[in-house]
Amino acid sequence: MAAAAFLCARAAAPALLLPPSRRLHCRLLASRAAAAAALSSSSGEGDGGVEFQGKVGFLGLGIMGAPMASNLIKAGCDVTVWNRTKSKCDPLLSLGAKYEPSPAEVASSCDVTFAMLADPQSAAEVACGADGAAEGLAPGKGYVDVSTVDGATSKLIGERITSTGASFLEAPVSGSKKPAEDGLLIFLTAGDESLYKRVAPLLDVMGKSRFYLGDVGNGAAMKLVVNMVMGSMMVSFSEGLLLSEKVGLDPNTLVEVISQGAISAPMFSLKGPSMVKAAYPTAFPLKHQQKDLRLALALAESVSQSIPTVAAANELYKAAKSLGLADHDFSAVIEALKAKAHSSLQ
Ligand SMILES: NC(=O)C1=CN([C@@H]2O[C@H](COP(=O)(O)OP(=O)(O)OC[C@H]3O[C@@H](n4cnc5c(N)ncnc54)[C@H](OP(=O)(O)O)[C@@H]3O)[C@@H](O)[C@H]2O)C=CC1
Ligand SMILES: O=CC(=O)O
Repeated sequence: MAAAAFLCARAAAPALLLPPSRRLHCRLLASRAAAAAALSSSSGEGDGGVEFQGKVGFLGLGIMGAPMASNLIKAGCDVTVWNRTKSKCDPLLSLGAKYEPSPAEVASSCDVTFAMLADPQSAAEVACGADGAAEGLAPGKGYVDVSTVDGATSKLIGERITSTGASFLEAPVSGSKKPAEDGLLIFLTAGDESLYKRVAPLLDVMGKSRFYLGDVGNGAAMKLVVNMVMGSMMVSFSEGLLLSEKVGLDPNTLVEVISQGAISAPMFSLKGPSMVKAAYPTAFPLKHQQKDLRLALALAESVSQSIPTVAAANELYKAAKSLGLADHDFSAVIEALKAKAHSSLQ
């Protein structure tokens, strides 16, 4: 079935013209006004302009989850957190979050629970495993999985969640650590449309735009397609940086030239200067980029689509992982190319 898609960018909202701290303040005021106006409602209509009313759970406080949950707290939401490594909850607790000792207890104490986990395995475990979120869900509650997973895992999670009577939305995000901190993520959602509308005010706190793509699996597929393009672009950029240096050009000049032309991309301008210095401060861990390429290759195979450039890029990310770079930023894939060049000289 073709995915029905609609986009809601919040760029038209006047509050967006303000810096993020003022915007959050505006939303908080809007939320308080809505609370006064809608005392009998446990949730807003999202696109109708009524703010979300209710308790919000957040599971998974890694590079992405922590700033996303933090933005919800700063916007005035009542947030309860859980993370496998408990110490990562502390900064959120200092901001006013509550804590529950398991995903099930978070889900049972909240109206809507978000999950931002590493990969398909952890997303399924936290949702469906022992003491998982599903054990605390019930009719009227919602579960929103914002992790990057494959469609099959998302469907499996969705089936378990909806078997409790709760509703399910998949909502992976495009945008990295900085957009997460700045509340500028792009949500790629699919699943229960009324839950989408209900959590829209929360998505708007954490992101700059949101797409509703229809059936569960479409959000996951969109995210994998976007990230397979990104992973291949990074490899191509890395090859360009190394070749420019090899032929006697200044790679910093290459970064500048690219930034002014048709292939300009924020990713190149942001990461190029540190890549030239062989520094890879982690925003998007290389292991997650390789996971996304692996999942994109499986997606392509499921529809007999050939993606040879992605397959070649994936081999380089795998090589980078075997060099011990899994937890570095994905731009460290350039080191796999350097190692290849070095070994071919021997
Ligand atoms: N970083 C980025 O730029 C972006 C990442 N994403 C996607 O978002 C997701 C999260 O990414 P990110 O925050 O960077 O990743 P991190 O590696 O920083 O965080 C991963 C989170 O998953 C938890 N986790 C891992 N395994 C388990 C498990 N078995 N059981 C319970 N919890 C587990 C970790 O807990 P603990 O702290 O205990 O390890 C942590 O909270 C990934 O799917 C990624 O692909 C999407 C867009 C951008
Ligand atoms: O998934 C990574 C991103 O930057 O988006």
